[in-house]
Amino acid sequence: MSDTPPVALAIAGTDSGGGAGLTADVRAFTACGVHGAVAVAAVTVQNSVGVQDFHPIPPEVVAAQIRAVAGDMGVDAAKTGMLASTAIITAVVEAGDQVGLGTRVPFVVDPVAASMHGHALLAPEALEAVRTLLIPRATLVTPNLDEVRLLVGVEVVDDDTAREAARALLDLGAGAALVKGGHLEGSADVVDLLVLADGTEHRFTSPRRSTEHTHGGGDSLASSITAGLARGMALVEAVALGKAYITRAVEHAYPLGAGHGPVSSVWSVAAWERS
Ligand SMILES: Nc1ncnc2c1ncn2[C@@H]1O[C@H](COP(=O)(O)OP(=O)(O)OP(=O)(O)O)[C@@H](O)[C@H]1O
Ligand SMILES: Cc1ncc(COP(=O)(O)O)c(N)n1
Repeated sequence: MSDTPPVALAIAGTDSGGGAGLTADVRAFTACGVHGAVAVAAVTVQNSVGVQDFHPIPPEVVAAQIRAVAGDMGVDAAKTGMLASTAIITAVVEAGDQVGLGTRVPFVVDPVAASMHGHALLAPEALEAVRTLLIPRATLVTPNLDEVRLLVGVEVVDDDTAREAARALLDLGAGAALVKGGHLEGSADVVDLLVLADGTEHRFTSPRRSTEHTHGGGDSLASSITAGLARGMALVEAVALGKAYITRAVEHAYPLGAGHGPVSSVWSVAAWERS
């Protein structure tokens, strides 16, 4: 029997500090049982205290990476993270359409706009391309509360406003919306609300951990969901897998550097030594 796992593709930026972006994506893919392929959209100069600089990759090179992976090994599911500019989003959508992202291949859009330190990772004028080009192709869109505000102008403060935000994202054409509650300080639990296109709702709840080390949390959640989809899971099952993975990853998050440490998959990788 072949050991070849399903293939998931991350289209996103690098983080030189190894906390977020493609490093978090590939860790989540491995921890969740799929092969991780990458299309690098931008290189960031980044560490635990912030993003010092970033360099977008030429759009045609981003598109070529997507086609190279899909044309050879095939892609079972894909996700986007930091895409930096309208030109890169346009190239991703063109290549994505050619290889079936969002049609034959489940496509998770994590509309990354800024790092957790507040440094911009997307040109402000590119928000319109996220709304009109990316989200309509998304099987699932996974914004945090800041991205919700930027994309649909809803201030999420409770369940009702989270539902309103999810519906506004569905109105933009997403197949489903997961409104993440990590930034809703003051609540004992962290609730992520999933709303499907038919209006069905699912709440994913975990105890809020008291930690500042959640760097890469959003990327890790979107990537673990993508891994579930690549494995053939239905969307609700894949989101449950992602929530289980991120909950363990936040539990095991570690301090690193002077700022925000990363959520962890190291605990799961070390398991092979004990088996
Ligand atoms: N303090 C916490 N304790 C437990 N889970 C958390 C905590 N903070 C975030 N999470 C979970 O981590 C995931 C990411 O949520 P969040 O709303 O922080 O997104 P994000 O801003 O994109 O992430 P980040 O900026 O940390 O990469 C969600 O599933 C959320 O429930
Ligand atoms: C390349 C890249 N992609 C995504 C994030 C968001 O992650 P976070 O919100 O944890 O800073 C980041 N900081 N860098």
